[in-house]
Amino acid sequence: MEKGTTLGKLIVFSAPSGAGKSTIANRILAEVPNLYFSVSATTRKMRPGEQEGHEYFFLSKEEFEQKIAEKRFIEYEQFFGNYYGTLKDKTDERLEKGENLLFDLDVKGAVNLKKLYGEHAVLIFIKPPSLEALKERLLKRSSDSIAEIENRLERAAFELSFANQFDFEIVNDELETAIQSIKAFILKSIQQPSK
Ligand SMILES: Nc1nc2c(ncn2[C@@H]2O[C@H](COP(=O)(O)OP(=O)(O)O)[C@@H](O)[C@H]2O)c(=O)[nH]1
Ligand SMILES: Nc1ncnc2c1ncn2[C@@H]1O[C@H](COP(=O)(O)OP(=O)(O)O)[C@@H](O)[C@H]1O
Repeated sequence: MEKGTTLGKLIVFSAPSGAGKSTIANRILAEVPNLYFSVSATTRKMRPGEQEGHEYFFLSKEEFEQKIAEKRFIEYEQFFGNYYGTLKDKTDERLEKGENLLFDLDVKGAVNLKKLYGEHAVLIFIKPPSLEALKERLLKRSSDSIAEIENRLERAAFELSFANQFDFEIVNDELETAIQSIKAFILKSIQQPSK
């Protein structure tokens, strides 16, 4: 990356599945100027209501592995039997133009981006009020099978153990309150110039 340019920030959301990441991200993207969603690639099945290139770029396992071989990912992880990864395409170019990007990543992906981008990456951890609340939300979303919900709940404890490596931590209990406090933190982070 060129020295002296004002690089955009990488705003990274991590949370156990069902904690409310996507709900909060959609509101924040609609309300914060010059902040754009970084669309990841995945091999998981498209959920009802999702669109190609909107929530994810949906790839076959072979296509994803081909891109790994071509070193087209900044980072990628494998869980729930699927690949998830951040494509290099355009990311640095957009940051160099001063665009701020919002990422929805698992905890390992978040920590990896911090290693790669240092102070330009701002990590936000969203917690559910409790594991019971998390289960209720996953059931309410009703896009996952019972087996998928169990997988996600098992992973939640692992994800929660990373919370102390994040720059900002919030419990998503009352949705509006959580959105306003995350929004205030992002606006403050975006205004701090990167060196
Ligand atoms: N490391 C990494 N994790 C990702 C990426 N994209 C999505 N994830 C994570 O993959 C996990 C599963 O995502 P998803 O299947 O959409 O389920 P949801 O979080 O329950 O809506 C979540 O923890 C996401 O944050 C990525 O590009 N890299
Ligand atoms: N503060 C909240 N209180 C109650 N339900 C919520 C809250 N935030 C999100 N939800 C609901 O919980 C479910 C999971 O949220 P979602 O944004 O899909 O989570 P994630 O992206 O973290 O997996 C959705 O049905 C959503 O409407």
